[in-house]
Amino acid sequence: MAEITLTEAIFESLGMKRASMDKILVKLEQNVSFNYYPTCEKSNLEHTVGLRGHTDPSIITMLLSDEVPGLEIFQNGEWILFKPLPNTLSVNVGDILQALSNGGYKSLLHRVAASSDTERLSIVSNCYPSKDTQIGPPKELIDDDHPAIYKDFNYKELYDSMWKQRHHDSTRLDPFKVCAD
Ligand SMILES: O=C(O)CCC(=O)C(=O)O
Ligand SMILES: [Fe+2]
Repeated sequence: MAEITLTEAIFESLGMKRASMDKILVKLEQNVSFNYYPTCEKSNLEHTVGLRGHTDPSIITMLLSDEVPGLEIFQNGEWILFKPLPNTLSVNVGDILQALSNGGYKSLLHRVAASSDTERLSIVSNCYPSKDTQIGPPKELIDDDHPAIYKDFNYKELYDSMWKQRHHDSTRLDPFKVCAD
């Protein structure tokens, strides 16, 4: 699957050792969801989102949408509308890549706006490790100048903790930090 090739290239670019990469790559899992966003009443638009702000609990997420705009990404303190390109896959960084890269990559906070006049479809593929795979930053990425930001934890712990949090936003990895902010 394309996710393995891409994930491997990202891991290599981080300087991960083959053994650390293989621990994750041999047990990669994938889920695919099909999202349908119906039109919403104009009067509700200020308060209605198609999908509320969240980061994905994945290594990477691949997204294919129709050409109807709706996806918004949070950048420099504001929500920015993402312009879909025809026949193009977008790749988003998820929480697990943020942890594995010791904060080198930041997971993308995003949401989907509701539209009053056009329905929208998207297909989303999440790539994530098996439940028992350790996903703290590997030793080779840690030194005195780059101390570990995240503890060793596994995907099951992240997944369980995610459902206990009220806001599915950039705080999702906080319980797994070595030092609380
Ligand atoms: O529909 C989209 O553009 C994004 C969907 C999404 O963020 C998700 O399913 O996690
Ligand atoms: Fe998402």
